[in-house]
Amino acid sequence: MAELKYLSGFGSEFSSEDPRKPGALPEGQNSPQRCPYGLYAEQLSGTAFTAPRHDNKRSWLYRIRPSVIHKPFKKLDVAKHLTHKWDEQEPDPNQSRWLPFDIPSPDQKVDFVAGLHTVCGAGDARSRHGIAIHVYLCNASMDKSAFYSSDGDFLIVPQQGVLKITTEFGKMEVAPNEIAVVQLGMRFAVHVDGPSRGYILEVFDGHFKLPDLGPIGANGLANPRDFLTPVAHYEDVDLPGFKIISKYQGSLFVAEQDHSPFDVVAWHGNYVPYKYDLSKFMVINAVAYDHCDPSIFTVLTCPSTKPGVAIADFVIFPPRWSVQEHTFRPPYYHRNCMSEFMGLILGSYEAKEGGFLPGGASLHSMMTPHGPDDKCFNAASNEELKPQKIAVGTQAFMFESSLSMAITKWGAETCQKLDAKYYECWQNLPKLFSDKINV
Ligand SMILES: O=C(O)Cc1cc(O)ccc1O
Ligand SMILES: [Fe+2]
Repeated sequence: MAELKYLSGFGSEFSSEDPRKPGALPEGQNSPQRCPYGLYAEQLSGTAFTAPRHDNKRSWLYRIRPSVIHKPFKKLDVAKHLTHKWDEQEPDPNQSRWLPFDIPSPDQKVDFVAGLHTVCGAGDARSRHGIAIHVYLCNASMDKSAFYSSDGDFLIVPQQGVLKITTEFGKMEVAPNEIAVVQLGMRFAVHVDGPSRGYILEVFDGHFKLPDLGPIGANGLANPRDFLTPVAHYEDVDLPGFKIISKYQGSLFVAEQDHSPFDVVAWHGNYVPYKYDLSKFMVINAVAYDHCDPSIFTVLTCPSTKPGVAIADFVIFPPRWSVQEHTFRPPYYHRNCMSEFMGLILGSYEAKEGGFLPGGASLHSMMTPHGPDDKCFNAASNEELKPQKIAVGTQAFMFESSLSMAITKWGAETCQKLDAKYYECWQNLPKLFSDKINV
């Protein structure tokens, strides 16, 4: 496949035209009486019409057929572990850790949609407040089908396998250590080359933003120009039985149509899918002493209406220099008024070298204590504090949410990956209390 082209920037007003149809984008207005090349104009609204200008998100799509040409939606039962049922299990405040989730074996063909499994979540898509954390476990490409969520934005974190994502806006390729965001209502199809696994943070409230930088200044963390949006690319194909799959109020529905929905010849707007390479993150950290809160590594945030409180933050733990003097350098012991779901894309995580593995996960719920295991504590309390490059070849991440999440039945039981012995990693932390002030 030829190398894909992208537009660079975050939250920009973009426009794109498939080069095979120059002039497809109407000039000077959104809805001409007749669009160039006989296209239909369709607006995709990502915020209320009346949202303040700095928050307002919408795009105009110029397409071969309007999306409305489809047969009625019917319930679809291909992903039986995709759910918003947060009451399936009794609440469980324990520290939870999952071994890597199983990818289906080659004798079962499972695509991205059928491979969606919900691990935990909270809230309600109907009142547009909440999140769901899913994993996708698949080995086959979507065929004659496209998916969209009517519930929330998907932040997709591939852990194994490259995702080739065809969207209405064009194509993107997303490899492990990159992420993609496909926002509410945007149709997409996922092609995979083999066994594929990753994590999804779905937010029901609103959209992801770059965090404010405050005293950091105008540059740093995830820089806007490193976000990439696809360029317009259309296919003009009649495909009887093409399936449009909608995730709607936590369930899947399918509607058939006889053509590809990837028929957008040109588009413009600021409501777009995008990808980001996590290796581009400009890491800022403590260079004198103490351990910064992990919010310093926020890539994207979906804010709530409370100042400074996120519905969910996407935070990474990238390779970086650790230089703090007279400091216990690993993550501190912690009880949080936020829920911390962590996953591992590559390598290992400094606070726990064993047990937390790529493709697995952990959840430290609201006010549940967590922190370094005994090995990490002992090593970090006694090590010589030289400048040290840490997390080399690794990438852990956290979905941190102000919501108190429930684990689904699949997450708690059916997946059979929950590690009942996780708590043991803290049980051997020694009592070091002594009469001597300098230990
Ligand atoms: O390891 C964790 O659970 C996440 C985490 C990281 C960090 O640097 C500080 C606090 C914290 O909870
Ligand atoms: Fe924490």
